[in-house]
Amino acid sequence: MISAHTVETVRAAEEVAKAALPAGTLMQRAAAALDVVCADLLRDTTGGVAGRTVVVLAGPGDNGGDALLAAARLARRGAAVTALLTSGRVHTEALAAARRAGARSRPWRPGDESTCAAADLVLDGIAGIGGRGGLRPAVEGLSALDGPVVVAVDLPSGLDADTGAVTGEVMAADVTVTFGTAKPVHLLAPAAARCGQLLVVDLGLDLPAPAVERVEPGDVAARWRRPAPTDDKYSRGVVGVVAGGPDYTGAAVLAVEAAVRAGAGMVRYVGPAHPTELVRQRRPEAVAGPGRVQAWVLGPGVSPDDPEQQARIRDALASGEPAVVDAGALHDLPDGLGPHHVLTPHAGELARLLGVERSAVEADPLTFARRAHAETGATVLLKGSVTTIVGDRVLTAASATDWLSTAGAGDVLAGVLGAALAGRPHDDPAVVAADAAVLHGRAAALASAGGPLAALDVADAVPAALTSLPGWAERGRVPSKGAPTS
Ligand SMILES: NC(=O)C1=CN([C@@H]2O[C@H](COP(=O)(O)OP(=O)(O)OC[C@H]3O[C@@H](n4cnc5c(N)ncnc54)[C@H](OP(=O)(O)O)[C@@H]3O)[C@@H](O)[C@H]2O)[C@@H](O)CC1
Ligand SMILES: [K+]
Repeated sequence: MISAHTVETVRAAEEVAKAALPAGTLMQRAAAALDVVCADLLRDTTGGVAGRTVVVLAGPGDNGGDALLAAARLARRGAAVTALLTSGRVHTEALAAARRAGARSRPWRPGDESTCAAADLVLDGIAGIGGRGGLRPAVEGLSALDGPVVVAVDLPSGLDADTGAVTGEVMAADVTVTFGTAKPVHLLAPAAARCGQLLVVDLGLDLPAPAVERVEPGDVAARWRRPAPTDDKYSRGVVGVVAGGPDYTGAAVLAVEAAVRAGAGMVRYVGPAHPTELVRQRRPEAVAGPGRVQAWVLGPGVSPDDPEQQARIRDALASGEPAVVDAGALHDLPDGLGPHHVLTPHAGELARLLGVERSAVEADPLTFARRAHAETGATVLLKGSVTTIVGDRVLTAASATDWLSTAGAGDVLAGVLGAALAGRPHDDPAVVAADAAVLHGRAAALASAGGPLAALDVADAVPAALTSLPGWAERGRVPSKGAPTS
């Protein structure tokens, strides 16, 4: 997991750490990490460091101070460093250190965007966790910078560390080096896309529980339910699927296929005759008709005007079993939902649910996922470029391939999540949901291999996606009982 903490939390932890350390230690640790990252990037992109041109943008606060201390280190490596001061104020000691090491400096001038564009690398220290509300007008042109490698100090300037919302022009980065812990901005859509690759530098801060966490593939490998020798098909989890209808059959097949592929002990399809027949043809392993289940997948391909399927959804939601509440099941939510009910809307569906504009949800997904969680009591998994999950915790799953925005992809996620909920009744549903989203994204990457994909291929790629997770093979290995004797 990558943990993110709010600015308030980080500042409190920083105070404690500073009191126990010689003055300037944290800033020097930050600068040392920046120096190493920049030197590595320069070697990768230009073949060396000495003689390469580096522009350091230094704002008025400690973010600019970090950048200037890194400038000093890069200058000592022989890079040609120019510090451009973007504010009337600057961290004077750090500026003096950069000058002593041979960096040149001057105030930012109109047109300096071209100075930046001509550099091999630009280090963005305009503003960090003290930054608010988009780039200031004088440097707004930096949002369109094209050419050099851009490294953000702590976070891309123009963003607000505590939210994923983008409220103005931003200096997008190729790499963001952040200190102590990630901040919500690094993990949440749409801002996360402006951060590029994220590197977290440990400063030894003593931090409480995070505000937001990103689930990584290795976490999924450690948590995904594997059958034990004592398991049978029932103990592994039976998934009930209420999907499709007389006219919509594909969603039923996709959701069932995905639940089977994700490791359900058994899948039970409940629906009208036509989709039942198609499900049987595709997956003879599935059983048809009502019966006991450990989790439900409700709503893929179900019309709001289909009274029979809607009645089945109502009964399933009242049953007390965990459920994925998707698509057609999201139209008329009953009272009394709980965290074991996982709503899986995309932005348009969440907007309809809350009576707001879709663009508002897309601009700040976490705010609206939180609102839906607060209003319904359910866990909310909001699909998007970053998948945002809100339950007892706030979790994200990094963006999957853009090819995944295809018909039926949501039905597959619903099936994968249904299997996960059925097999992990004692785990936090928010964590289970995030794991399913990560696995779904990985299956999509395998099915796509950089090109178009079909949703059924994503379902079929789930077993390979699981076994390709970092740590999966190691976890499956039976510990040796000792070397054989001869
Ligand atoms: N936490 C830690 O453990 C450690 C933190 N460290 C570092 O300290 C950084 C925080 O430093 P900080 O508190 O001095 O704030 P910082 O981000 O430099 O902003 C300062 C000023 O910028 C301005 N400004 C605001 N918005 C702006 C915008 N959009 N565009 C342009 N300017 C804008 C505004 O001033 P104004 O212009 O309003 O006068 C504001 O007061 C942190 O990000 C990390 O790099 C490390 O040293 C290691 C340990
Ligand atoms: K910055």
